[in-house]
Amino acid sequence: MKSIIVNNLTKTYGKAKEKVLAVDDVSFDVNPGEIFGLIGPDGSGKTSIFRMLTTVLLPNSGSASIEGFDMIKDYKEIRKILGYMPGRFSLYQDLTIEENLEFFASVFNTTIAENYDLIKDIYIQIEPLKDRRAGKLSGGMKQKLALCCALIHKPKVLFLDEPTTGVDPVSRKEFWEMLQRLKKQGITIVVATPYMDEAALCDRIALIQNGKILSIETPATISNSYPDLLFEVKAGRTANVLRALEKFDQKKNVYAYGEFVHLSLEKNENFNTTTVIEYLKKEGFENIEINPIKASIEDSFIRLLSNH
Ligand SMILES: Nc1ncnc2c1ncn2[C@@H]1O[C@H](COP(=O)(O)OP(=O)(O)OP(=O)(O)O)[C@@H](O)[C@H]1O
Repeated sequence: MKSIIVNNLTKTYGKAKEKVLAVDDVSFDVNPGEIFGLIGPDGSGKTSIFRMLTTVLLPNSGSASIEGFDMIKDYKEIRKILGYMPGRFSLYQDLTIEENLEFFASVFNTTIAENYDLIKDIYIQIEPLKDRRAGKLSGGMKQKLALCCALIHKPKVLFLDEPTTGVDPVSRKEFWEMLQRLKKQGITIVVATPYMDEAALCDRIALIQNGKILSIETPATISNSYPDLLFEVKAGRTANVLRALEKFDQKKNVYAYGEFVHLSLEKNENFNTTTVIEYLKKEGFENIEINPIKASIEDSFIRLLSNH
């Protein structure tokens, strides 16, 4: 049985002229114990999908089930089996770490002691500060506490909305290690993130833009099925290289990527990088570096977006 099944969910906000189509006919399913990523830029509809699946927002149309329970009819059952970590921290800033956790446990008629095993790995990292108010914690600490609060009733399914936004790189890494451990315990995890490097850590990812899912694949399939030729190019100031390659007539996509410019071209057995080098030389560039590269998830995403 699938853990989550989503069929043709649609959500609009506002009326008439001001109507916003936030979620546009979205369908996907998630296997038990899978880490499923919803990857997309701000405003692409991730939070709206999460709010519907966590039964706090009604769709205009479509349906979904979580662990066999219908999102609308069985919302009370669903609330018992899901953990939700919303994008903005949901903690009570004036309560201490321990009081926050006790509060969330009491809402679900449980105690910290009863489910301590599940949160232990995470909680021991913040336990020394258990008398500190949540409002006085660092981003990484808040995030760990929020995850403990979302887990305290032993959910079968965990929804994490941009859990690492505003969190330092070390805490981000630790956070993803924790998710891998939770997965091993059989918890199904749906995570929304704008970070492409985190996408690679999911089992499967749905790329979303303007409320529409563009593709659902494993990270490896997304990178391996990139159909074009792709090069990284460096030749002095990125902005200048970018401007020059925009005018290169064989180009498909050109964009800045860290210190490089990425250039994609239609696959062509006879293509030789000297064509690009000669072109850039003619445009006045020197010290030109060009290397063929394997597409990252971000490259694949950019390609998909440019086709829509
Ligand atoms: N309550 C609301 N009323 C009107 N428009 C809304 C409302 N909530 C979201 N929207 C709009 O719906 C679209 C999708 O927003 P949503 O928050 O679901 O996306 P998101 O991918 O989670 O982005 P973010 O990370 O910025 O929250 C956006 O255009 C947003 O402005």
